[in-house]
Amino acid sequence: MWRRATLFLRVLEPPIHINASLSQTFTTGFPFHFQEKDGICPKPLITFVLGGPGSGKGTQCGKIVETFGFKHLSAGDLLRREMVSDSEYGSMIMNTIGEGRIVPSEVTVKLILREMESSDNHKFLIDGFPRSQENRIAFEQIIGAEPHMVLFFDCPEEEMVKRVLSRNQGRIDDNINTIKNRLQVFESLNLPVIDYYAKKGKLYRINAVGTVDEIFEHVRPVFEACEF
Ligand SMILES: Nc1ncnc2c1ncn2[C@@H]1O[C@H](COP(=O)(O)OP(=O)(O)OP(=O)(O)O)[C@@H](O)[C@H]1O
Ligand SMILES: O=c1ccn([C@@H]2O[C@H](COP(=O)(O)O)[C@@H](O)[C@H]2O)c(=O)[nH]1
Ligand SMILES: [Mg+2]
Repeated sequence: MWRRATLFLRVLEPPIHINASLSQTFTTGFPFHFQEKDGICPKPLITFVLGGPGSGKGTQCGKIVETFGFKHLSAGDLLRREMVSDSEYGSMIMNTIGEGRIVPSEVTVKLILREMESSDNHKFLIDGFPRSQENRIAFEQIIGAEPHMVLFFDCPEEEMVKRVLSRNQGRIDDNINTIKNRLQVFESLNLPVIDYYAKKGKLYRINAVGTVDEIFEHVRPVFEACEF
């Protein structure tokens, strides 16, 4: 697994050095304007974090942020925030999440893009996205970038259901009926995305059974093997 990470390093591109006076108008070659830091405009380093509902993506992202200094963007959290704002999409998002379906790609990608553009960090952990091949293609087209690597938290269904039902955060989708739909959507639409990245050699499968700290010990070396 570590050898794969080393090989993978070869495709990481170096940061772009730019003239400070151009910083207001310069774009990285991506469709979005990326914030310059100390005269350097680094290319975004994107990690997608995938796994079924309750597999522990958010929990592990918290630990990755603490240890490796990434900016954590949970697509679900962004959608929930948009849902309770005055957004024109609010009721559509609420109905879609309540039924465990997938929100249209343009809406989710727009929210992710907004966060990326306003961040002064260039290392992004995008949690719970892309949910489908259609999501993935929309991200590539709108953001104009691909992930450097993809983590997949592999967890048995019974464990995921148990974790979601004991989460107690008041989420409208943490009930047994919606969980059944979310699991079905995960299998039919999200697994093909995971397969896609496995075929591209970008996927790191993590056994998501065990304590939070035990699981993080499987995650840590994946990031340690990357020099960023
Ligand atoms: N290794 C673990 N063992 C037991 N419980 C865990 C573990 N990791 C996370 N949890 C708990 O399980 C619940 C789900 O975890 P988390 O929210 O991180 O999952 P998620 O993959 O982000 O889920 P979702 O896709 O629904 O957002 C939380 O209450 C969390 O505290
Ligand atoms: O890219 C995404 C991410 C999420 N959703 C919807 O939100 C819920 C909850 O997502 P979590 O990642 O579990 O927080 C998910 O079931 C979808 O309904 C989405 O549509 N697109
Ligand atoms: Mg989550």
